[in-house]
Amino acid sequence: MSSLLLGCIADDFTGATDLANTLARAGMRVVQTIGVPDDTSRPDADAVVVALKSRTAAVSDAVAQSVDACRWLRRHGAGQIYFKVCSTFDSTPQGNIGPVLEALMDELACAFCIVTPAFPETGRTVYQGHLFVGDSLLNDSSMRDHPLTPMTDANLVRVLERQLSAGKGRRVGLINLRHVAAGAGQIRERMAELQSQGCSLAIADAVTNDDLTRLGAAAADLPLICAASGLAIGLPRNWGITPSATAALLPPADGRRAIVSGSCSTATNAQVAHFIHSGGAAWPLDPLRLDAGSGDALAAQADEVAAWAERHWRAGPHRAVLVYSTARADDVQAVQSRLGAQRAGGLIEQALARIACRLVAQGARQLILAGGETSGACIGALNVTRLQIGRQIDPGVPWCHAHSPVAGEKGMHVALKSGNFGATDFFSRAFTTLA
Ligand SMILES: Nc1ncnc2c1ncn2[C@@H]1O[C@H](COP(=O)(O)OP(=O)(O)OP(=O)(O)O)[C@@H](O)[C@H]1O
Ligand SMILES: O=C(O)[C@@H](O)C(=O)CO
Repeated sequence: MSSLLLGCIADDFTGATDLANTLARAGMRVVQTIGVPDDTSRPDADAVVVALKSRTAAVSDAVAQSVDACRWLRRHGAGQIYFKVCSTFDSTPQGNIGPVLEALMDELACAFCIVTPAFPETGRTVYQGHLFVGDSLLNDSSMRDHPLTPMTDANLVRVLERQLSAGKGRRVGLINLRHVAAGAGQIRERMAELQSQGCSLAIADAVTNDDLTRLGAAAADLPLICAASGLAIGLPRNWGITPSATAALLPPADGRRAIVSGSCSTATNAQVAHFIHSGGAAWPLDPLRLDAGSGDALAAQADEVAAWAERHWRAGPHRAVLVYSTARADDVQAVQSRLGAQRAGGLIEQALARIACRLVAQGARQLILAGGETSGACIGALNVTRLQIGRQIDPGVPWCHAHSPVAGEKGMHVALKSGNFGATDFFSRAFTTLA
């Protein structure tokens, strides 16, 4: 078994499959693990993506999980560590991007790290250190209303600097598009210049895949990089790896079809609406009913959903059922003002995870999970430990194959859809791409 080339730590599960998808398309043999694997199960792969649920965890927990993953990856030979964050830089003033990055830099004795959430294929570009989502600055996009990590500043130099520990004295610089467009040599020179000016981190501009390819080449010798999945486009070439078509073969799919959605992003809201308007069977979860104070309220909703899904599947075995808490900003705020944002998020994730397990127990073997936190909760409840990455449905979202004690011997197909990813018809079209 050859040793690992690239070790990746993703701060949520949808982000992890997004990165694994990009690396696989660029020709790497990739395995995604759920959490840090034990030492006896080291996959034979060029890259391992360790999926954590650390994006909205307490800072100390996120740091501990990430350092643990880093140590495991290094023990298995990874010469470079890739900290995968969201392409909309989802975080709070406390973190967790800054504190995790600093802990990883300390762990790796890393003097300089580049940071870029650019992912042009999905409309995320960085210019003069400012993050754009499509045509809008991050703070003018729907990310300003995110239930857990509202993003109100598009200036990433400022956002990241705010998250760094005052005691460590690290500063953040900018590698602007002029340097990036001039090629890998110029980017390296700019990195050296920033370092001589006392910066140990730099936001890197990128508006095209070519920019990311140049950045990837320039980053070949860095022990640590921090990015959304875009930077992965150019990295495999650093090891002489070129794109391959065979990376995406999964076992044939069968079984019932289900979608569980806890994402409240604009894209997911549109996908849910499209699915319903096209006549899809949809069950809206009522968050306020979950607050009855005991597991009974949750169990009662799970029973109702199970009976409802069974009726629909019996009526049409190929029909997909959708269970969703997806809601628009006003409704999310109404729920949060009653339950508190964290408590609402936790209760809903727990409920959707329980429902996902019920649906799989009833024969769902093609499952779409929408939302990073939601996916984390559901995949955790299904006791999945590893994902095999298959064909891309839409940019950043591949079908995967997974084993779960709930799914039986042949396992199941699962797609973890990042909140903001996927075309409007994603929920209906995804299944046809698997058939
Ligand atoms: N109706 C609702 N009211 C309040 N909170 C909700 C509601 N529906 C879902 N949530 C919570 O909002 C959070 C959504 O986060 P999640 O990561 O699942 O989606 P996302 O942020 O859109 O996806 P991604 O992280 O992939 O971009 C979860 O904690 C979820 O439980
Ligand atoms: O980078 C992205 O936007 C996604 O992979 C993600 O992290 C969503 O949670």
